[in-house]
Formats: sequence, C-alpha cells, structure tokens
Amino acid sequence: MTARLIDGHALAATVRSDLATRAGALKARGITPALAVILVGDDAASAVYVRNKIAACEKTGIRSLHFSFAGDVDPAVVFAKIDELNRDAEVHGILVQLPLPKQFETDAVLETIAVEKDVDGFHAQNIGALAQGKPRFIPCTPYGVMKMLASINASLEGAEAVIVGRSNIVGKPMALLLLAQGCTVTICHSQTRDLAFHTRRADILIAAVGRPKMITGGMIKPGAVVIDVGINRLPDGKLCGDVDFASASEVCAAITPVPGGVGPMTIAMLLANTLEAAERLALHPSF
Ligand SMILES: Nc1nc(=O)c2c([nH]1)NC[C@@H]1CN(c3ccc(C(=O)N[C@@H](CCC(=O)O)C(=O)O)cc3)C=[N+]21
Ligand SMILES: [Mg+2]
Repeated sequence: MTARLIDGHALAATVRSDLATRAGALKARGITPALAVILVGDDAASAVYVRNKIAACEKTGIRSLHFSFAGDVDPAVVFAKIDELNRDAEVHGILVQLPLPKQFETDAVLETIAVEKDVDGFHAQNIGALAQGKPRFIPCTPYGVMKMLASINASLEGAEAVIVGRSNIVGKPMALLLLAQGCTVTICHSQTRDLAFHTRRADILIAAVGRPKMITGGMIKPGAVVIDVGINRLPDGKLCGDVDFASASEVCAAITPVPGGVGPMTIAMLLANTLEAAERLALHPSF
C-alpha cells in the first residue's frame, strides 16, 4: 500500500468535538438540539445505520427521538408523525431513513418534511437551493466527502472530478458541490459506454454505485484521490466498498477505507446539519 489513508473515524471525531461545543452553547441558552429519526420496516442495514446515528447524537449532546413503524404501515400514519414533528418546536431535524417500503411514494414523503428541518437535504427546495449555489442543507454523504477532500488539502480548482453513480442522494449533489469548487465534473452511470476511459482521467474519483470492488487499480489515474461511497455486504458478512482497495491503493495518492471512511463522516455531517438547524431556529424563532 502506497496511498495515504483518509480516516473517516478520526475526522468524524474532530467534527463531533466542534459540534459538542456548539451544542453546549445552545444548551446554555435553554435549547437542546434534537434530531427525530423515522424508521419504517425491518431492513437490517437500515437498523444498523439508525443505531449508529443515535449513538453519535448521544456522543455529541444532541437529543435523539426514534420512531419505528412496521413495514406494512399505512403511509398516512407516517405522514401524520412527520406533520407532528414539523410542528414540534423542540425538534430541529427530521430524518426518514431510506429506502422506504413499496407502498410509499418516497418523494412525497421527503417533500412533507419542513424545509427548515430537512437535515438530509433531500427536499426538492433544498436540492434546488444547492443547485443554485445557495445551499441550506447539504446532503450528508456528499458533505462528508467534501470535508474529507478538504482534510487532505485536495486541490479542486480545475481538477477533473469523475463521479460514478447518479443517485439523488449521492451522485447528483456530489456533482453540484464539486462543480461549485471549480472541478470539471463528469457523472458516469450504468449506461456510460466506456467507464474506464472516464475514470482514468479523474484527479478526484468518487465511487457511489453499490457494486462491490467494481473500480480496480487499472481504472485509476496514478496520483488520484479516490473516495469510496459504496457499502456492500459480501456473502462472508464482511463489508467492502465499490473500489477494489488492494489494487487501487497501489496506484492512487489517497483513498478512503470501507468501513471507517465515508460512513462515519455521513453521520457526523447529519449531526452538523442538525446543529445548524437548531442554531438557525434559535436565531429566527419564527422561521
Ligand atoms: N434518509 C436517509 N439518510 C441517510 O443519510 C441515509 C439513508 N437515508 N439511507 C441509507 C444511507 C446509508 N447511510 C449510511 C450511514 C452510516 C453508515 C455507517 O456508519 N457505516 C459504517 C459501517 C456500518 C456497518 O457496520 O454496517 C462505516 O462505513 O464504517 C453507512 C451508511 C446513510 N444513509
Ligand atoms: Mg450515486
């Protein structure tokens, strides 16, 4: 291994310590920052992520409220809960864990969350604000990736950034953020004709497809920065990313591990957005 490792756990701990200070300052003014998490169904991975989120809240002095519903729940029940949380002045952030069961229209659910409490940044208005270069909440995974790039002083102005994956929650907002920092951005996806042609040009390569080890060393430009957003569970139970770490780390300059990379930073930025929401609501109580 020749590449520098970008340690998501260490960076997340740094972010959390700053957040804990800010949470303390809010509490001194009588405001306890609070995040409400809604989980529908019994997806095992979702349960792990939600547990990690709640544990991270506790470490940081953020109150967490957790609401679980059966997988066959009537969507009206979940809409009613969101509505109640939207009105609750003691709740600053609301997150509905994705994916939702089939009977839900996901966009309709996300659009129900009050924009000023949408700490995932998935509401159409918040995505729109980001697209216009006036972000209100930056989606947590791409936000965490930007912090990881900053932590190694990656130069972004004029850099070739290639994103593999075009999801609304990672690929698209990631492209907007890199674009805003001066990268020339390419988004690749399942219909891209020659994936390796694009990835080999990348100074910054972001893998967010959900296909285990699909990006191999031969697809990477020597000296590139490689960010692995994928979290795949192999048949043996081990986690791996979308990047083949062994071959990639022989070629690139810096790389994120899985686990211990983007995942912990995603959670840290969720807490950051929750604190941001609480601070804004403290400043503008009528907001
Ligand atoms: N409304 C919503 N917001 C999200 O932010 C959201 C979501 N839905 N649905 C699913 C994805 C995925 N996601 C992760 C969060 C933490 C880890 C994480 O903690 N990963 C650990 C390992 C966890 C494990 O052991 O499985 C790590 O990479 O080291 C991973 C993935 C948030 N997401
Ligand atoms: Mg994607």
